[in-house]
Amino acid sequence: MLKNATQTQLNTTQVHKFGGSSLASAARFSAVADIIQQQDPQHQLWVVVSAPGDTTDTLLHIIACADDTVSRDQALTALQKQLQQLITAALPAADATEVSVKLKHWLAEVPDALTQKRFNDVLAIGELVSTTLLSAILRQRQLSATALDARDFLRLKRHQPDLTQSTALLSTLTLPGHIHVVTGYIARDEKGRSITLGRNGSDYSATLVGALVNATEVTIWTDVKAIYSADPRKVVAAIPYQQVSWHQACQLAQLGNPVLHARTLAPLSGTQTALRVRSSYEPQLPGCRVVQQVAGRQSFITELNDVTLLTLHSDIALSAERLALELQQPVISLPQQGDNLCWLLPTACAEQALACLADADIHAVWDTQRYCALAWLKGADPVLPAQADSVLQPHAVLHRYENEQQVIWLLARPLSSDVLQQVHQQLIPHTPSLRVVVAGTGNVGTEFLSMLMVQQKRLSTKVQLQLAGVLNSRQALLADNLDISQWQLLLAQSDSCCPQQLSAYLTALPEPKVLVDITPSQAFARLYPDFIAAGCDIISANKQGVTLPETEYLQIKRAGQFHNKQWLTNTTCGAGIPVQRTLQELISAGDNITEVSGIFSGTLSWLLCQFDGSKPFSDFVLDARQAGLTEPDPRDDLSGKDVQRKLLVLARELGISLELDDIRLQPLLPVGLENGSWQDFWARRSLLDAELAQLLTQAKAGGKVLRYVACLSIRNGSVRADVSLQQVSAGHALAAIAPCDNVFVIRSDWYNDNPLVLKGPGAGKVVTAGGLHTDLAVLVNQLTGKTKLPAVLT
Ligand SMILES: NC(=O)C1=CN([C@@H]2O[C@H](COP(=O)(O)OP(=O)(O)OC[C@H]3O[C@@H](n4cnc5c(N)ncnc54)[C@H](OP(=O)(O)O)[C@@H]3O)[C@@H](O)[C@H]2O)C=CC1
Ligand SMILES: N[C@@H](CC=O)C(=O)O
Repeated sequence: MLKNATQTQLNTTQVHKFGGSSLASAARFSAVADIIQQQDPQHQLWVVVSAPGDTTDTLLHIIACADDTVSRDQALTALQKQLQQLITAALPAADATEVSVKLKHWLAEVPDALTQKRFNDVLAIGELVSTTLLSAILRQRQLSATALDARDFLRLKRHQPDLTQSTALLSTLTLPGHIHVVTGYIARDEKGRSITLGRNGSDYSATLVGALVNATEVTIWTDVKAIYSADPRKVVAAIPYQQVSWHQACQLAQLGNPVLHARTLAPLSGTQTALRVRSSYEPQLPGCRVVQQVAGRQSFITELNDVTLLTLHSDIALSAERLALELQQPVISLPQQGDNLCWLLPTACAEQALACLADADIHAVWDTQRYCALAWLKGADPVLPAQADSVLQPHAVLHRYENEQQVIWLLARPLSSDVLQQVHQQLIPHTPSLRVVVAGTGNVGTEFLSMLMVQQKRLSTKVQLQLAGVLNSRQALLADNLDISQWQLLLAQSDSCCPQQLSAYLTALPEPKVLVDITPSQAFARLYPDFIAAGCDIISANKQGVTLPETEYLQIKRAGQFHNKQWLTNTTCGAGIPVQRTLQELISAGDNITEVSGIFSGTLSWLLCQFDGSKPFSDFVLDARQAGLTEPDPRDDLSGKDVQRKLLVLARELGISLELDDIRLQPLLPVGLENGSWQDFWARRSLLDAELAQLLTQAKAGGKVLRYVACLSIRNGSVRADVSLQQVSAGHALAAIAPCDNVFVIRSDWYNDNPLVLKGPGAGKVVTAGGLHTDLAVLVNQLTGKTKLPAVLT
């Protein structure tokens, strides 16, 4: 934890920049203060901030209604209220007053500034609020922090930074040992007027400050976790790179990739300062470092939509990079053809570009056609795979340009996400790794691990399945890339671990990673939000998570949505039978489920099929346990609790708000036998045996069989849920089953008179471990770009 830096000699200098979305609320300011506080106290820290949330947009609106004093004053009052609420929520009253007084003063000056057309002074207010508030929060945490207005030192001459003057001015303001919190986005020009630094101006401020203070590293804290091989919102299999070379980052910026802009990179070009992109929402992740030297080249695809072409004579004294800096927009110089240069730039700034060129006496021809550009920045292998061209050809390719480092296609329309995924697969072939951590090494867990060894080999050309941990209630083997065939031996030599150690280990493990919970533990399921925050997808055979009280269940779901992680629970009802997926598919197709009923317990199905009175019922229970069909404690099956849980799993899948106790339960177990130790139960098993013998005799006398039946009915807005023992006649659909079969009878608007029936073994280590592997296959398919996110997520 960061303490007050009292040392006179601080090791290195770091700059951290936080954008508006990282500062959109009091909670976000506090999260940013946490990040700063957690930095190594040996570093001299500079923090560059944008305006909170959408404050700059509001200030632009106030400027736009400068002449309409009523609208202007209304907007000013609303802004004052909004920012005051932020300050009050972020600081105790005593500390808030000083910031509030400043805010009042800045806003009171706005009408005069507008009259005098000092619009940039108005825009500066957003950043002034952020620096003043954040430095006050840091001081409140006993850190020495000082707010700095960048206009007091940052000078630009003809739009170019005047580093000499800026450094000299800054040296008079620097306080050794202090954290300097600096306004991003604003500076002064050579005439002393306030200026703003345009789009992504605060990133530019951060690298300018980085250059002025000779920082070791500048970190841009944003909402992306890394620099990806493609836009991860469109290409699920996009690779998050942890290191990118400076040269390639510049190329990406020139191609208009939005993560880093050319102007942001410029001040650090040729310096030893590293640049890092990290997510302020997931500060535990390392992010991506842009470094001068990196072994090998990464490969990227990047799009730039709505662009147009300017053709110029090659003999001109202006470069595309220079024009891009003037326009603050990407200008891509296409490989030269003959005597002419072709520059590609956003259509929206074509006229401004022509005006800039005309000022420099340069004539350019604008063909006015609009294109969508797709660029491939080549990696180690520079040969364009023919297959990539074939994928693109049907999608209106108008031109293709290629040189040693990149290929650019100009298309008539944007590409769909599906096509981009295919192109990505062709151009950036990659065998992704998926790290698998397995909790629970009992009956099902052991089977899952032996199947994992087979899957690892089977899928080796598609994905590297890496076993990155195995644990049970006694021991934890937490190490990456384990030899699966050795897990038992290695686990036996391992110590136990506490939940905090497990979370810390999972956090440090590179993504993508999945935790497979094959324990029966409720305490373990309660840790899911932590595991998800650590970056894990979750696969559960454990039914405890899906049946927690609704508030906790929803907390896990929300954590998954927030961190974009999946929680796959296929085996929590019906083992490997795809009952949840069938329901999801029907619902997403527009069907309306009215009833799900049937046999949901493999154990009870097996017991009631096998029990013929030839030996006591409890002997059959032992056989079922031996066969790996029962819950770890078979009384969970006999009490009907396990079936009650499965019914709740399906109800929640259907979006019904229900708790376990809302489901009526008729236990198979005589009252009193459900509590106490297994030994107690075993000593009193004759009670169970007598009851079952009597029930069997009754059923046989009526020509019936015993079945344990669950029913969830949703009709006319009312929900009825019960699980009970029933006698069914020989011709009934639930009578003719194989021992251990589950039967799910689904009635819906589309399957009303004749229901949809799913039937098959509903328990056992092989089908359950197999079901867990079908969940794993969902993640593998996403990773390899085969499918988009399944309905499970939505
Ligand atoms: N059997 C089946 O047909 C089906 C089972 N399931 C579910 O699969 C899960 C596992 O069943 P099964 O393999 O039969 O059970 P087992 O009792 O054979 O194994 C349970 C494992 O979980 C471990 N464990 C228990 N608590 C914890 C904890 N807090 N932290 C870490 N590990 C823990 C146990 O550790 P230790 O070895 O130290 O005791 C053991 O290795 C259960 O939730 C069950 O409901 C789901 C569908 C079907
Ligand atoms: N004991 C359970 C196992 C699967 O969930 C059952 O028998 O259904």
